Amino acid sequence: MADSSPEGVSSAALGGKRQQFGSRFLSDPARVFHHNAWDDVEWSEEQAAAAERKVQENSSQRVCPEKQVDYEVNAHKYWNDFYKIHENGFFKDRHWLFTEFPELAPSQNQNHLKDLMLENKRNEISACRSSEDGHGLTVGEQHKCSSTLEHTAQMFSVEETVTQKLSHLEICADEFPGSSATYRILEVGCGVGNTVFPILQTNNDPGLFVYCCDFSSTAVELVQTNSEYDSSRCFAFVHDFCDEDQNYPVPGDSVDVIILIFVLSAVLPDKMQKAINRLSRLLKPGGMMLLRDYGRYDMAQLRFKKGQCLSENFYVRGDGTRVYFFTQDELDTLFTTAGLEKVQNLVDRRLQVNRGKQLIMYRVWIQCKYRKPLLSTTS
Ligand SMILES: C[S@@+](CC[C@H](N)C(=O)[O-])C[C@H]1O[C@@H](n2cnc3c(N)ncnc32)[C@H](O)[C@@H]1O
Repeated sequence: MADSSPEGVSSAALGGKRQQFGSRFLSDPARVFHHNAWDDVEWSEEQAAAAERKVQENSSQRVCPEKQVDYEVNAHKYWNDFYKIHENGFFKDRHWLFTEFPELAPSQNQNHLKDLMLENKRNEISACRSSEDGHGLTVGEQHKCSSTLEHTAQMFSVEETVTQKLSHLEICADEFPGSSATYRILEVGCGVGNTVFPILQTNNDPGLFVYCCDFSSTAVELVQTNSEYDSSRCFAFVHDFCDEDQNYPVPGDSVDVIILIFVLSAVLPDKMQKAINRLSRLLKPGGMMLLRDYGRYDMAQLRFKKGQCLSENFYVRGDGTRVYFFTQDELDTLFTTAGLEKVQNLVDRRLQVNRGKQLIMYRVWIQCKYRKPLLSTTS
């Protein structure tokens, strides 16, 4: 999958500080090879039309149903194979995370986020108090306080709510990893820890606890055996976030930040909504879901050959791993249907330059931040 690496990382640095995406513009095309990357690149109508044609062409022949089933049923095995080959040498550490997502290390960054954390802590205390006598535990129950979330609660079946309530009670009865933490981050699809380890290095809040999961046991093992893995600050576990029968090791309404980096695109589009709904329930009111992932017509999508398309905008790579290419609206629907509010949903159109080979590559990534609404204080 070398052609579709999500290394959307420019080495742009200004005065020793990394610039946020979207701040180096190519105004003079003659200067294209002067830097490794250019932000906010405008696509001409012809370029957009050519991309659309390319996608029509490479989608015209679909993978046969038997193979499609194999890619779904054995998805974790294909990723295990990927990590057995690449170990932790493929995806690079992403220190840009903190300029894009200051929520991952709030004390290092933003004062206004401190207010949000205080708010979260207040909510956590009241949630814990009510959980002591077994009341007010489920997201569904707490949503009664908010008209927006009421809508979401209706979408979850009674059966789902009961299951959620039971698993929440079980988790609260026992100590769970990181139960005494004051700031919890969960990374889903963590791979070998290229996001988790920079978080642990950068965020030195003593109350921080980081959870990370992946359905590739090979990847999780690589995280656990990394010399930087510290079980007093981090818990890595094997978990398929599309499998509704698998519980998370944390109660609902307990996580401050959930991060999804190039992982939602790896799952069957039909399973995305329920997976996001389940994750949304884990967030504290005010908690944030952060995502960076492939956008429609990214270079990686245009490079697929006929016969690699599984369904519209969903492809299988030569190594059996799969990838979807999103629009901003699709992601907005997924998150808002899960009861979250938009904070950011932007498309990052970037021109990457290989100066050595004199190559230019048009990348398209989408970056989102969605927040779980705070509980109403009036009820
Ligand atoms: C493109 S990699 C990104 C890895 C990591 N987020 C990073 O940025 O380095 C996609 C990851 O998602 C994981 N993954 C795919 N489907 C998953 C699922 N249903 N549940 C959990 N992890 C999944 C894969 O094993 C793989 O590690």
